[in-house]
Amino acid sequence: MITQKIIDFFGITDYFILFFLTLTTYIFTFYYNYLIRPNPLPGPLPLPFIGNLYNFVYGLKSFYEQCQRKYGDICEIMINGHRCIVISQPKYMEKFFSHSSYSGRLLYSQGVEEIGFYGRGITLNEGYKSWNYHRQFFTYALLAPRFMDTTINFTNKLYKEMSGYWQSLGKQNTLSNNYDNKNWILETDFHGWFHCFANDLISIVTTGERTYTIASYYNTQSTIKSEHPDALVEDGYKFVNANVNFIKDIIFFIFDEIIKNRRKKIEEMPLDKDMNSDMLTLLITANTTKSIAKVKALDGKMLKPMSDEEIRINLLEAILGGTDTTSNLFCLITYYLCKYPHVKQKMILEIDSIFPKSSEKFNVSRNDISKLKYCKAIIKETNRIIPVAMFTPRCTVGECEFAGYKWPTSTHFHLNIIGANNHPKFWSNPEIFDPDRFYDDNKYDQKFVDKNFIMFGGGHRVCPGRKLAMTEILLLMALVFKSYNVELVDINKPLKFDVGAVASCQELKVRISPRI
Ligand code: HEM
Repeated sequence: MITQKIIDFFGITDYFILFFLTLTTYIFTFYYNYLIRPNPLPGPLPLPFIGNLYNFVYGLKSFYEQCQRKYGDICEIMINGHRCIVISQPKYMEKFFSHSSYSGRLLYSQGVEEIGFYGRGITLNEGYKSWNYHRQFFTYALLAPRFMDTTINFTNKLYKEMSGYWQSLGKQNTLSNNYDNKNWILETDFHGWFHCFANDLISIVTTGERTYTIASYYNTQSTIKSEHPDALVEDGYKFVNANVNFIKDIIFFIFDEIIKNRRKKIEEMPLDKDMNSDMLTLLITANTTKSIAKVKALDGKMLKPMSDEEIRINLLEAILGGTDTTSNLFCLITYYLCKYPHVKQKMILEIDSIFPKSSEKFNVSRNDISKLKYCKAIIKETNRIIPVAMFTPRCTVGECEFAGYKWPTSTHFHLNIIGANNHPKFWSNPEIFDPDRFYDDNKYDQKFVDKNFIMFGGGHRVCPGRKLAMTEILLLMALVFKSYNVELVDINKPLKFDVGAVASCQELKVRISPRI
């Protein structure tokens, strides 16, 4: 009753004045705080409520490029109400990439809370103790030599399956009747194939269970269907293209079943029996009587074995971190190789020298990977020009000093990787694609190049999937370019790509035909 009386007491003009006063006070406070902020840096003027979101209309890449050009190597923007310092020069990033101090990722945001990652797992976990716990297990599983062998084995297997589908489609699509097994051409979208490939690979190496998205993608284009049962293949391609929130809910549900069943199987298994080396098995057995190695915290203390819930989030992070990154990078590599035929030729010479043409059973082994030095340089140079992770967010967990300023706790930073990797002070002709930067000691100072190049970040937060990513991509380069001629369907068409959390290739139309 009293509330109603108060509401009735005021007229519409009073409400308008109240609204106007609140708005003016908010705007005044907003710009007052902006003006008295510590270490004021140049940057685009933030607007109340939306900060600098309006600057992102032309995409993240062009915004960072513009910031660097206009405001220099260190400037500031405002996102989600947080002041954020954008750093675009490798030297200033050293602080974050050194192992001497830990830094966080980002503070609370509603979106992150909604997808269920805030404060859990690795990437978006701010609590040092909890992050460190997950990170030690994650790294242990992904860097285990047995895990690498599993990755190599399945990359070879899945590639063979995919290559079989290309042959089948190539023969179906080649209209002329006079083709033989080696005389067909296929125009196809590499983005579609490698998105599915990365998905199938990461699923099997993390959970030990197969998905069938490559087969599902093949079925969408072929009159002959894949040999896998329909029930397994159906909708696989649609699933990997669905929205992350939807996938996350289903994956959580499926993971619970998979983890429970695997635990039971492992418990029943005799101690002397060899176990699989997928991530799930390694995580379940870690620090139990069945583990092959012990996982310790950074202070050397033994960690408790992981619960199902903890394992689930680690698996999900590996799947989310390991699909789009590798598939997009492989597409970008293909694009640059086709645009620079002399680089492609040099790469093919390297591949042919390691795998002689006569080899019938073409399998890439761990030993072969270390020999693919020029291929490795191509991967780095592609990621230099267009880094798959364009930036990495960090935030200080204590006071610190660098770039001539003292930064308070919880200052947000965006490390502008694309800006640093294309910085004209550090890279000569940065716009030219030249893998020799990472290969030719006589032309480039390799120590200088390594110091200034950023691909997987650095320090405590360095990408834990780096070895898996490099192994997968090197293997794919050898396997694909050894067996196929690959050309862009339209060499003059600009690359279709978008920048969100990762630089993502939207489509890559190529023409492939057998080489040998
Ligand atoms: C070409 C492939 C990849 C690239 C370029 C890449 C790049 C990066 C970068 C730049 C970071 C931030 C590091 C930092 O802040 O210092 C990162 C973090 C991370 N990456 Fe990757 N990544 C790739 C593949 C993978 C794969 C295959 C996985 C997992 C299977 C993975 C899982 C993660 C995780 C969990 C983090 C968060 C680490 C933490 O906060 O402690 N990434 N990655």
